[in-house]
Amino acid sequence: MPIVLGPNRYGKAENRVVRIYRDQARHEIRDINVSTALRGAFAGAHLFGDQSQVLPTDSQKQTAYSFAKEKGLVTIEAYALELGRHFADTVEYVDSARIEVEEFLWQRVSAGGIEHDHTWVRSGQEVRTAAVTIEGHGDDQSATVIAGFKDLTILKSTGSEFAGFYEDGYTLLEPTNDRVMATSLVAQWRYVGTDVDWNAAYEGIKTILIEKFATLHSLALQQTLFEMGKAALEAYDSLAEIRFVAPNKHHFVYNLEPFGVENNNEVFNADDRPYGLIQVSVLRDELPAAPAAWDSYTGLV
Ligand SMILES: O=c1[nH]c(=O)c2[nH]c(=O)[nH]c2[nH]1
Repeated sequence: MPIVLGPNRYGKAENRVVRIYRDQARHEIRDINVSTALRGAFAGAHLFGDQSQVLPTDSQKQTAYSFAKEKGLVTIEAYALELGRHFADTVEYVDSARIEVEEFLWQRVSAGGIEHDHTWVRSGQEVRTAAVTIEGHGDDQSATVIAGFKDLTILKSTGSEFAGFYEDGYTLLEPTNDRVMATSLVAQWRYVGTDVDWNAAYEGIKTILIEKFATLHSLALQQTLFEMGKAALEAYDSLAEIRFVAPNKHHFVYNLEPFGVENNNEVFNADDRPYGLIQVSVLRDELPAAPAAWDSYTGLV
């Protein structure tokens, strides 16, 4: 049976690019981790060690840094589109380019009650992400943008139940009508097209997701996630699909009975593992799926 080369891609992973805008006294900072990956006519490199069609990963790295100045780094979505289109349009042997970005957020400090011009503390709330896939050339070219965040830790201390579940011979869990619900949320959404106000959409979608988590009386994390996704899709026509990965960060009521102390959902053990892991996709039924857009290169976004 012949042995053949299968799907392959290559690029420079995790370029840590920091861009400071310093044209005015009040500086701006963008802090990203960007990865590039190219697919195309690269069989020769694998089969014969022929590099004549291989743009070095080092060149991809240099482009990522240079584009932070040449094209700007205002939003990670626009920057990733610039980079991806550049590789697909100008590098002869490239059929498709994938750009994945994590953005580390910074919050301006205040000094003497005034926001400081050029000092920040790292903002711990979430890591913003984007993954752009460019396929083809010229009029046949397609661009797909997935944006989102990860590591958004969110907790509600009531307004959450888990009861009425299927039970078998191994079920010990007691149903509850009042529990703590917490997760460290990964949310990624796929846009229809690229004509989007990236920052406004990001902030708007994130706000909707958080508000729904807070206000929905939850019967399960699964239901909460579905309703969060539905609310975002209802509010934003530009969204085709949203996917969540949500570890259920269990908070178990701690047994204080041995000490004669009453515990009415007041003291918990925040268990770190194991955790329930809920993965949900919410989408517009009529739109075509885009499996390539979800084919992660680094696994970071
Ligand atoms: O929201 C939940 N969904 C589950 O599927 C589940 N399973 C479990 O033990 N606790 C929970 N909570």
